This record gives sequence, C-alpha cells and structure tokens, in this order.
Amino acid sequence: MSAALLNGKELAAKKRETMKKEVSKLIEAGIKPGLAVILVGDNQASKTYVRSKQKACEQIGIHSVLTTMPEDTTEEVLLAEIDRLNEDPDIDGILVQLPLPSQISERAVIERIAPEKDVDGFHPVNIGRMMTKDKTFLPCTPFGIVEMLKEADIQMAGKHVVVVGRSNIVGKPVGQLLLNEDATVTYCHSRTDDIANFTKQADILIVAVGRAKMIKASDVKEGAVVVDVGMNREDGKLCGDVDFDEVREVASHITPVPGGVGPMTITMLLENTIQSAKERA
Ligand SMILES: Nc1nc2c(c(=O)[nH]1)N[C@@H](CN(C=O)c1ccc(C(=O)N[C@@H](CCC(=O)O)C(=O)O)cc1)CN2
Ligand SMILES: [Mg+2]
Repeated sequence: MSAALLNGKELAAKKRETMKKEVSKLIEAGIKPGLAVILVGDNQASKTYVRSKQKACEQIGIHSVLTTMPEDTTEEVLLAEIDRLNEDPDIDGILVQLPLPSQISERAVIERIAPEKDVDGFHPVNIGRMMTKDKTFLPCTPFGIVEMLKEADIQMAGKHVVVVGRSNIVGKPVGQLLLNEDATVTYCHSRTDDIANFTKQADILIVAVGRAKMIKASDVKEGAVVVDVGMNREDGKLCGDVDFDEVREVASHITPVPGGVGPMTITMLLENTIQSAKERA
C-alpha cells in the first residue's frame, strides 16, 4: 500500500483563492484587513517565513507592515512597539515571529498583544477559549492540520490520536483541537517511556519534535493517518520527523515535507487576520 498524500500546498492555494475574493468584497465594503509582523534578530529561517507571510498577504490583498528589530533589542523596546500596534486602528492582527533572542521573554511578549489582535492564537486568553471550545483565533499550525484532515474526509471523532511533542505552538494545541473534534488523545514527549508502544496504537499520528526521520515504518499501525510537522535539514535537504519513504508504505494518508503542513500554517494566519478585520469593523 502506498499512502495518499495530504497535499497542504494544494489546499492552501485553493483556500487562498477563496480568501482573495472575500478580501476584495471586504475592501469594497470599506474594510481593509491589516497585519503587522515583528521580526527580531537574524534567524534566517524566521526571515524566510516572514517573507512568505508578507507575500501571502500581498497575494490576497491584505495590507501588511513589517517591523524589523536588531538581535540585541530589549524586551522593553519590543513591548513598546506592540503597545503602538495594539492602538493602531489600521492593524487587525499582530504577530511576533518566534523564536526570540534569549534576552526577551516570549511569554511577556505574547501576553502583551491584545487578545483581539492575536492572530497567532498564542495569548493565554485565546488558548483558554480554545480549550473551552469558544470562538477564538486558533493557533495556525494546529488549525491547518485539522483543516487538512477535514478536507480529506478523515474521521476524527472516536479515533485514537497520538501526538508526539508538547510545544506550546503545535503539540499541546493540536491535541486540544483534536479533543474538541471528539478524538481520544494521547501525548508523548521526551520523558515518555517507549514512545513506539504509543505511536503503534495511533489511528492518527501527529509528530512535532524536530528530529529528522525519527518515525519509522515499524512505529506506525497499518492504515494510520500520519501528519508530519517536523522541518529539519539533512545534507542540505529539508525533511520531516517522519521517514516518508518508509512510512508511506504502511500509512493510509501522509503529509509530505515540504508541501504538507507548512503552507497551511501561513494560510490559517490569513484566515485569522480576515476574521479579526470582520470582527473589528
Ligand atoms: N509567530 C510565529 N512564529 C512561528 C510560527 C507561528 O505560527 N507563529 N510557526 C513556525 C514557523 N512558521 C511560521 O511562522 C512556518 C514554518 C514553515 C512554513 C512552511 O511553509 N514550510 C515549507 C518549507 C519552507 C522551506 O523550504 O524552508 C513547507 O513545509 O512546505 C511556514 C511557516 C515557528 N515560528
Ligand atoms: Mg482595517
């Protein structure tokens, strides 16, 4: 058996076409969605992601502004910029690209963004609303994963979802979103004894740890759906946390890297920004 591809790139393009039309209608009605992106420091990957976010905004007609700050920026200066953007009526969404330099507390920064402009869905108020299944901005990568599963008609209710990884931006929230869809969720992490014992029981396996090709065919149940959130470089080539060539032979569905979850992350950011503009109009 060779797994069907969960093609995030294609779904992202389709969603962006729909969003482009929606934004054009909003603009006709006098509502221009605006996104502010803050990039601190010289992380090359972050620069690439920020450029992609700006390009995506431009493609669909969202107004975007970029603030760049040097590596040695103090927390105080960054917080002052967030305060300014919180007050700017043309800005519907604010995001600070992560990771941040070590002198700045990510927690303090995330908490400073007004929850109604937190289009990354990282603010504790929005995380709380996600947990109680109230309307909120959902974190973009987990949101994108659920959208991909829905698009492929993959049933979540009653299924055993195993999440490997417990980061605040992917692992923890993706488990919560799947729980909200009535799945049974197990989390595995660096202190889990015998991770393979759990991954082999998964109907839907989501891997977000940042270790190249750690999930092998022998770790996966025949017919499982495998979602790979990893982004690693091996011999200069991008690869996920899942050994794609092996695992595609046992899985029913699998996300590729690149072209799987990544493009959906930016697409759901656009979706959240449009939602914010509509709510704030
Ligand atoms: N403030 C935030 N910081 C970070 C987030 C986030 O959602 N908000 N997520 C990641 C980085 N990220 C977006 O910011 C992101 C990562 C990867 C991709 C993507 O499209 N990847 C491509 C491959 C790109 C490449 O060739 O390097 C793919 O998978 O096809 C988009 C967004 C951490 N920081
Ligand atoms: Mg506006």
